[in-house]
Amino acid sequence: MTRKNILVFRELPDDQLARLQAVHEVTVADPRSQRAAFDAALPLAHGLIGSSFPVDDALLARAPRLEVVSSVSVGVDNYALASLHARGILLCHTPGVLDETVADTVFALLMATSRRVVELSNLVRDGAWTKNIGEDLFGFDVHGKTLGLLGFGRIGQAIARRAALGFGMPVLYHARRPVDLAAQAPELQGRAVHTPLAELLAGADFVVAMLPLSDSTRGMIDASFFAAMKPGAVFINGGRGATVQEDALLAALDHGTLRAAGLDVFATEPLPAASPLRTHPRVTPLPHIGSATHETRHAMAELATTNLLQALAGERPAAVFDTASA
Ligand SMILES: NC(=O)c1ccc[n+]([C@@H]2O[C@H](COP(=O)([O-])OP(=O)(O)OC[C@H]3O[C@@H](n4cnc5c(N)ncnc54)[C@H](O)[C@@H]3O)[C@@H](O)[C@H]2O)c1
Ligand SMILES: O=C(O)[C@H](O)CO
Repeated sequence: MTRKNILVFRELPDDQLARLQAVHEVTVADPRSQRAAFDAALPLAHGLIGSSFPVDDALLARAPRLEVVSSVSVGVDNYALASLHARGILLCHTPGVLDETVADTVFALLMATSRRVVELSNLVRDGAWTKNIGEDLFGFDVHGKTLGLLGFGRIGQAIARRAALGFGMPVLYHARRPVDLAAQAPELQGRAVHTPLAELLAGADFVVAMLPLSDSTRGMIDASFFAAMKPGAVFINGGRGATVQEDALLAALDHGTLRAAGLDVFATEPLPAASPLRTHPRVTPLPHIGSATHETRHAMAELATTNLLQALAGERPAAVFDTASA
């Protein structure tokens, strides 16, 4: 087979890099820190692999040989989908291998916000645990409370399983269409119910957003959304930051009835130093670590590498994103 040119735009683990190097010519160049090397390799590249960098129209226009882009992520909002489709470039991603890990992270945020884990741990570290804590520092139960899920795909369902089966939580979900639970998730039958958004927001003690970023979800979590939430409810975002209007979130915390927010994702990442979300006392911010465990990041890199090798060999890759559907 002819050796093709691969441009790795974000570091891959050595074993995955070796799989690529065994078959193809590989250049590793991060456009954020090695711009000149990246720019030199791009026009020759048949395949791109990496994540967390915008692969936009301008970049694609400089890559006339490109056949495939393999993202080390499940989310594809960094990619110019229409342009990829128009140019006949395949887009691959990493669905499925990160579901359980991201669901764990979301649950960490549920527990941290409701039981005030970070705040009370800091109290101990600061030497302020000088007497038994009083009611003013009590938290709220998670078990038995109602969970409202926006997005009920692979990860949403992994969160629902934890909530329903582990914490006895009734689950209400809102998605583009109802899921056939008998066929796809029998363990959630009778435990998770497709619910109109207004009813979900009025009934849920925790609202978890696990949505992709698209034209239909950008900014959809707005002031009217927060106003419709049950007083005292908690908001968690594990999907994408730009689905939330962050000013509206802050207003709901400061002037509305939102109890707390747990956020793994932000409209701008890394979170700007001036963002009030960084230090708000009732916000638990995380630096986009949903899938960031050794095991899962390796599984993502492995799947992305397999996708790329299959595509360049003319085979149908394991996980192709349908750019025509976007
Ligand atoms: N925080 C992290 O590190 C992290 C990790 C992985 C994924 N994510 C994000 O989570 C997203 C979801 O991943 P997934 O694998 O579960 O995707 P998925 O495609 O399996 O599920 C997406 C769900 O969102 C619903 N949805 C889409 N648009 C909607 C709309 N306008 N209104 C209501 N529902 C809508 C779909 O119906 C589906 O239920 C990814 O696209 C990514 O952006 C974040
Ligand atoms: O979409 C994903 O896979 C995560 O957000 C990591 O980028």
